[in-house]
Amino acid sequence: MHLNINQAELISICPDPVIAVSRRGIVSVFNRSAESLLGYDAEAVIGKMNIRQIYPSHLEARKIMRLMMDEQMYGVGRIEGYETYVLNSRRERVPIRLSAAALMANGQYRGSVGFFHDMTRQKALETSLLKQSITDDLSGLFNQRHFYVQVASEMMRVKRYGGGLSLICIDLDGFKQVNDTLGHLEGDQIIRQIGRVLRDGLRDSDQAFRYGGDEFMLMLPNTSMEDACNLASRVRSLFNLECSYSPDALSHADVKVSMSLGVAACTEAEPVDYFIQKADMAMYSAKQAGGNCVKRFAEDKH
Ligand SMILES: Nc1nc2c(ncn2[C@@H]2O[C@H](COP(=O)(O)OP(=O)(O)OP(=O)(O)O)[C@@H](O)[C@H]2O)c(=O)[nH]1
Repeated sequence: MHLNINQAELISICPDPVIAVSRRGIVSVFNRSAESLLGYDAEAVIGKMNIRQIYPSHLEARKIMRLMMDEQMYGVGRIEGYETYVLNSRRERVPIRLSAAALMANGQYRGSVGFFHDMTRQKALETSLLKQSITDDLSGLFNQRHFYVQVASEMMRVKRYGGGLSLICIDLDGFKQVNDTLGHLEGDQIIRQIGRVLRDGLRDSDQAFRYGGDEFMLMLPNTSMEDACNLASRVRSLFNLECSYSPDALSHADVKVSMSLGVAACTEAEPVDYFIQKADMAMYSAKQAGGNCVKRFAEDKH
C-alpha cells in the first residue's frame, strides 16, 4: 500500500515530540506534539529559541551533544533512549527519553533532529510502584524491608559524620485479645489508627515503620536518648488518648490495648543488628514491667 503523505506532514502528526535544530542549536522544526509537551507555539520558537533553553542546564545540553558525537555510546551521530528532563514554558521539569540523530553534510555537523518521548506517566507509575514496595498497606507506614535499608544507611551516616541516632521499638499489649474478642477487622482498625498517630507525632526527618504484626519502629536521626524517651512518652500518651480500647479510654469493652516502648541510642561501632536488638530488648523490659510504659536500653542491665 502506498501512503500519500509528505515528510512535513509526517513530522507534524508524529505522536512523539520532534525538534530539529541548526548547527548552533536554533530550533528549525517543532511539531504539534512538541508544542503540547513544552507549551510553546511553534511560531514562537522556530528560528528564535536555542535548544539549550529547554534543557535543565547548559551542562546537560553539552553532555547530550558529547553523547551524540561519542563513538562508544550509541555510534557517532546518534543517541538512543537517553533519559533526561526538559523544561516546559512554565519552567517545570518534564521527564523524557531522547533519541536523536545528527544531520551531517560533507562530514560536517549541520544540526540534529530529536524525538522527545514524554515519560511523565511512566515516571509517575515507577514512583508509585517504588512507594508501594516500601509501604505497609494497612498502617500506611514504611515496611520492614525499608526499615533495614534505612537503619543501615543512617548508621553509615553516623559513622561518617557523627550525630546521634535513636530507635524506638513499639509492641502492642493485649492486641491478640482484640482480634479474639472483637474480630480481626477491629484489630486492623487499631493498626490503621497507630499509623496515623505515628505519622502525626513525628518530625519530617523521623520515620515510622511497621516492623511486624503488632510491632513498630521509629527511627530518629540526630536525636539523643533523652529526646527519644520524651518522644516515646508522647507517642504512648497520644495513643492512649486516641484509641477507644486504651487503658485511659472510657470504653466499657473488656479489651484493653496499650503500647510497650523501648528506646535505644546507637553507638558508632556497633553492628546494625545489635542496635535493633537493643531497642527490642528495651521494649521487652517495658513489657515485663507490665506494659503501657517506656524503658530505655541500659548496657549494664542487659
Ligand atoms: N487484626 C490484625 N491482627 C494482626 C495483624 N498482624 C498480626 N496480628 C495479630 O497480632 C497478635 C500478636 O500477638 P501477640 O504478640 O501475642 O499480641 P499481644 O496480645 O499484644 O501479646 P504481647 O505482645 O505478648 O503483649 C496476633 O493475634 C496476630 O494474629 C494484622 O495485620 N491485623
